[in-house]
Amino acid sequence: MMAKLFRAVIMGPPGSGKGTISERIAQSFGLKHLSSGDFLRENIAADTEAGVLAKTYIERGLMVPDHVMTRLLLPRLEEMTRHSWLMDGFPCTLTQAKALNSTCDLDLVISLNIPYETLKDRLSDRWIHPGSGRVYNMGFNPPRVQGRDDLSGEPLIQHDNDQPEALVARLRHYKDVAKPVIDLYKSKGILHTFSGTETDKIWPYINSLLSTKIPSRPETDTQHIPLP
Ligand SMILES: Nc1nc2c(ncn2[C@@H]2O[C@H](COP(=O)(O)OP(=O)(O)O)[C@@H](O)[C@H]2O)c(=O)[nH]1
Ligand SMILES: Nc1ccn([C@@H]2O[C@H](COP(=O)(O)OP(=O)(O)O)[C@@H](O)[C@H]2O)c(=O)n1
Repeated sequence: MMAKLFRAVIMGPPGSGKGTISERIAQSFGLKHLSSGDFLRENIAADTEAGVLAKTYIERGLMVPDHVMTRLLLPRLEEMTRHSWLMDGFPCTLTQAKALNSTCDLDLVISLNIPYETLKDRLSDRWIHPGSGRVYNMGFNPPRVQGRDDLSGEPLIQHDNDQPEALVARLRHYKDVAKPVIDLYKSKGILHTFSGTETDKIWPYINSLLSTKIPSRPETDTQHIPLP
């Protein structure tokens, strides 16, 4: 077991590398990676009440309302009393941040600040394995076999709302809703912002920041624990 549980959030616009960096953090530091996008997709696939509702928003490139997100995610976080975790993509709004605040104390928030042109290029080339949420990019981390997931061999898909037409509105909306969340975490002294155009250049800074925050652990704690 880790000496102290560690709770972190990673924020950033669509395509900023939250999922990619979260996977690296999970591998290197043994935190559980909790992806709000994956939770949503699991609920959509399972046809839960929240999933059916969320689908109607995501299909139109819109944010899922706060009460749906909090109802979905907070119970999952409350179950995680014995694990250190990194939440990716939640909270997105001030209402979500306040709800999270009443559930747990965060140790750290990572905010990714990536130029628009970079986001646009990455997302138009993003391919996803819907079953697992594994993400590929035809330039950055292509699958071994074109159009197929490395582990399952199943087909990869693209999301309609990753295409440039939908992206401008998504980014504008992200900026509006994220600003007060960023201000909140800044005022708490837990916000760390990383800017750049390449994940591989940002990663060493995040890695060294986390090395100072997360106590060293026995070998057994370094493995990535898959979600239940
Ligand atoms: N070209 C390039 N693509 C990247 C880089 N970092 C991540 N990506 C890709 O960009 C896309 C968006 O990254 P993702 O981690 O899904 O971002 P998220 O939407 O913030 O979770 C994916 O296709 C990644 O494989 C990078 O440094 N360069
Ligand atoms: N806190 C959140 C997280 C995701 N979502 C929705 O879920 C979709 C997929 O989430 P994601 O984390 O995979 O999205 P990206 O930032 O990777 O594009 C987003 O495009 C939003 O429509 C949301 O409404 N609120």
